[in-house]
Amino acid sequence: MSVAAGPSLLPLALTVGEPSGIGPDVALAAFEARAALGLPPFLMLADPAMLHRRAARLGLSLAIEAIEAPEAAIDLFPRALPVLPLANRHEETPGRLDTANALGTIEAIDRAVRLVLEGRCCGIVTAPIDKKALYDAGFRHPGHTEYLADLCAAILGRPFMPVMLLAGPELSCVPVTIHIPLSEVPKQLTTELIVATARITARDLRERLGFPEPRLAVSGLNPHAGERGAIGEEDERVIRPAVEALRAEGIDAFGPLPGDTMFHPEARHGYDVALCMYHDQALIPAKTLAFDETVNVTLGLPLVRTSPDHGTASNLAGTGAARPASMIAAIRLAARMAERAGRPASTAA
Ligand SMILES: NC(=O)c1ccc[n+]([C@@H]2O[C@H](COP(=O)([O-])OP(=O)(O)OC[C@H]3O[C@@H](n4cnc5c(N)ncnc54)[C@H](O)[C@@H]3O)[C@@H](O)[C@H]2O)c1
Ligand SMILES: N[C@H](C(=O)O)[C@H](O)COP(=O)(O)O
Repeated sequence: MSVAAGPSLLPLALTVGEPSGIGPDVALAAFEARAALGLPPFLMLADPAMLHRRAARLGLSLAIEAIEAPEAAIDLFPRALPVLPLANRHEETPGRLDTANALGTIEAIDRAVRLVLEGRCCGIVTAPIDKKALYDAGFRHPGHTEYLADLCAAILGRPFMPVMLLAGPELSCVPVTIHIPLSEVPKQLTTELIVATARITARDLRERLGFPEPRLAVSGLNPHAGERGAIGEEDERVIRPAVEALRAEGIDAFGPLPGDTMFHPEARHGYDVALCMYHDQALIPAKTLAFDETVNVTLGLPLVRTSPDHGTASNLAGTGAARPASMIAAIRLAARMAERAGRPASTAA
């Protein structure tokens, strides 16, 4: 069996996510397709017994083997799915949330981050978490994106500003504000936040994703980008000065553009990434155009992190109906990003 060697010969660390969702399903499907698709080696942070049960439920006949250290993963990957077992309980409950699994879900993320920062894995790919299930168990971070930045800051002793990028074949989008209520968006949107987000986006598009001169289309906030101040004032007061500041420092940004007309095919040819003002302004077009291929990437971190764009889809867990395409795209993109970094991501920041 021929499986593509991973960048720097390090495996990717794949976190299992919410066990009652489709994370295990799409990870197992990706593993099953590894040789046919030439996927890079990955290990999973998960409960091997849970994965065995899920594979059986899905009718997949796969070898799944617990390992003690990530170094065993590369040689094992052609024969069996290497799994670093979790210390916390993570039981198979397709479609049924259980907050008792929260510690295991978080443990997988924590350990994956440490493995990358220690130079033992080349990047992390996260399967989806159920945010509310983790909140109910005391998790105080809105999502992976913000948690990963806080975790890296705690480990490395310096702050990181995470930027969410939804990277798809037809459209890539960044939401400037992320997991906040819509009513908070105008309060939290500042010229400084837009500029800081755009700087990280432009830098990481250049350094990590291979765009030599990234073009950033900046959306407005209000209908018709505020109609020159007649329908809302943030577009002129907050967003336009950010675009001017970015252009003054040599970043190819333009806008504010009306959000309703910046995503049609011809408009999309004019930019590499759309910088949008709030979560759904970015994620609705990205997921509508290419739900199965789009990848969620966190920029601004001292490590490579990707994720499928979909959520836990617990209605599909264990049924065999979950499509693994976005997980496969996330694995491929993480490997390419790690390869571009040319070394374990811990030294790439
Ligand atoms: N990276 C992450 O951790 C992440 C990302 C998005 C959503 N979530 C979480 O997932 C949970 C559910 O969110 P949601 O219902 O809004 O979105 P969802 O993506 O889980 O589901 C939306 C719809 O798409 C379908 N779907 C999703 N993935 C699919 C796949 N691979 N194949 C076939 N159909 C698929 C689902 O069945 C559902 O009909 C929430 O708790 C949310 O916070 C987590
Ligand atoms: N906002 C993302 C989406 O809807 O696809 C999702 O919630 C994932 O966020 P994290 O990667 O931060 O968990």
